[in-house]
Order: sequence, then C-alpha cells, then structure tokens
Amino acid sequence: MTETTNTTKPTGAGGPAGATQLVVDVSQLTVELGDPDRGHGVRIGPVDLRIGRGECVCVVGTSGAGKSTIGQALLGMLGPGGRVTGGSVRVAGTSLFEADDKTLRSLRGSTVTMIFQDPTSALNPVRRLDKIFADVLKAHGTTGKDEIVARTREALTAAELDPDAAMRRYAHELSGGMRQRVMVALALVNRPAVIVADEPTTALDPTTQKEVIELFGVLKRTNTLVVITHDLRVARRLADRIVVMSLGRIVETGTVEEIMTAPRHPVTQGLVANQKLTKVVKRRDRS
Ligand SMILES: Nc1ncnc2c1ncn2[C@@H]1O[C@H](COP(=O)(O)OP(=O)(O)OP(=O)(O)O)[C@@H](O)[C@H]1O
Ligand code: NI
Repeated sequence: MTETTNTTKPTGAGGPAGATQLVVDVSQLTVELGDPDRGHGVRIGPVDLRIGRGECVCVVGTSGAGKSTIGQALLGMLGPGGRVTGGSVRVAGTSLFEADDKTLRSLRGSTVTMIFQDPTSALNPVRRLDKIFADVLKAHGTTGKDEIVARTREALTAAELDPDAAMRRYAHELSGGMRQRVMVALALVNRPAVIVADEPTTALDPTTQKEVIELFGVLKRTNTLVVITHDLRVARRLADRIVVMSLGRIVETGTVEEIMTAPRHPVTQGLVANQKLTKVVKRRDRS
C-alpha cells in the first residue's frame, strides 16, 4: 500500500510542516537485510522521511516493520547483513552512505547520536562517569580541561542529573532510570543536530518509563529527536509527528491528533485500537 499522508505538507511526503530547516533528509532509501532473493531476508523501503530542526518524530509500527533499520540508517550504519540498495540519507547536509569512514566516525556521536535500548551494556561499569564523558568529548575534538567539565555539567544538567554527584559515580552504582539519564546526557554532550532513540523506555520498569518519557518531553524543547517505539503511548506523549511503519515501509504520517482520532491505514488503526484496549484493561485491573 502507498503512504497515506494525513496533512498537506509543503516539503512533500514525509516532510515537516512549514518552512523549517531540514536536519534529516531520507530520500527513496531502500535497504536489504540478509538475502531476500533466497527467502531469508527482507527489503526495507523505499522510505522518504524529512525532519526539520526542533521536530520530534516518533516512528511506530509492529515488530519487524523496519523501525530500527531506519534508526540505524540515520547514523549511516546497518545491522549485520544489511546494505543500502538505493536512495540516500542526509543528516545536517552530509550524505551518510557516500561519506568515508573518517567523516562517519566524526559525525556519529557529534552531529547525530543514538540512545540505545539497553543502557546497561552501553556504559563501562567500572569507569567513572566524568572519565566516560571526557572520552566522548575528546573523541570529537573537545580537549580543554575546563571545556570538558563545562560541557559534561551542561549535558548532565540537561538530563536532569545533579552534575557534581553524577560525575563521581560509576555506572554500576546507578539505578536503571539514572543510567538511562546518563545515556541521554552522553547523547547530548557533543550538542548533536539530531538524537535518535531506539525504544528508550522498553527495558525499564513502569515508574522509570514515566520518568524517561518526561525527560524526553524536556529534551524535545531544545533538540531534534527521532524516537523509535512500539508503544503508541510514548509517541502520543512526545511526537510532533508520528510515522507509522509496516513491512519495511512508511504507511502513514500525521500529528498525534490525526493518528489517534482518524487513523487511515489498517496497521495504524490496529495500533490505535490496541492502545485503547490496553487502557481499558488497565482501568479494569485497578477497580
Ligand atoms: N541480517 C538479516 N537477515 C535477515 N533478516 C533480517 C536481518 N536483519 C534484520 N532482519 C529482519 O528485518 C526486519 C526489520 O528489522 P528491524 O529491527 O528494523 O525492525 P523493527 O521494526 O525495529 O522491529 P522491533 O520492533 O522488533 O524492534 C525484521 O523482521 C528482522 O527480523
Ligand atoms: Ni527495533
């Protein structure tokens, strides 16, 4: 099925509303994972996605729809067995799949950063946090001691952590929610043009999930965000625009209101109906 766009957008299908500066420009991207011709692989795309500065786009869809693949493509990488077969991904003006390794390495973690699903495995447990932040800053050219401390403080504060206390801690001492905050701070520290978060709440307990969603609500005020989630509640809370994926393609885009009140594509309708059902069940559990 072709894409159903709920609103007329001046920049064309998959674009932000209004004359905003483009930060992400995915154009006719096609990807192969594995070997689809031999029956053990999938084709993703063609995908068009344009994101303006300051926008928060939430990518939703059922499992295996290709959400994480698009998220990875925004960092110019793909999972094992993945390759780009057509189209382009431009982030802050650089065409990622045409860029050389050195350009990509310097771009990742500075221009575009990723907040991963599982904060436990991504943080070295036995290195002090101030050292971890210094490593990330130095890797992208910030070398002055004072500047490193100032940038670390700025990022920790933005992630709503107490910088003095946090800098002296080790990752293994932190609760799940605090670790996720540290991951957010690490993603912010090089002042990226766009932050991609793949299922940032999935590995967390319900209370911490709420906290992290609140935190993303704060982040979205000053950052360009792409949040990948199978949880429509997360998208409802955060998105300026929801992008729905199914079977490797974007099947619908719209504002939260458009998607929630008038979903057009059967997959979107299914997601919305499911979310409403979850709400009813939860209410019943409480009474
Ligand atoms: N190397 C590979 N070979 C074959 N199939 C692959 C390979 N890598 C990924 N896939 C398949 O490609 C599809 C898209 O994966 P992707 O992780 O992008 O989906 P997703 O929407 O993020 O799903 P989830 O919600 O489960 O995280 C999945 O069905 C996955 O099993
Ligand atoms: Ni995924």
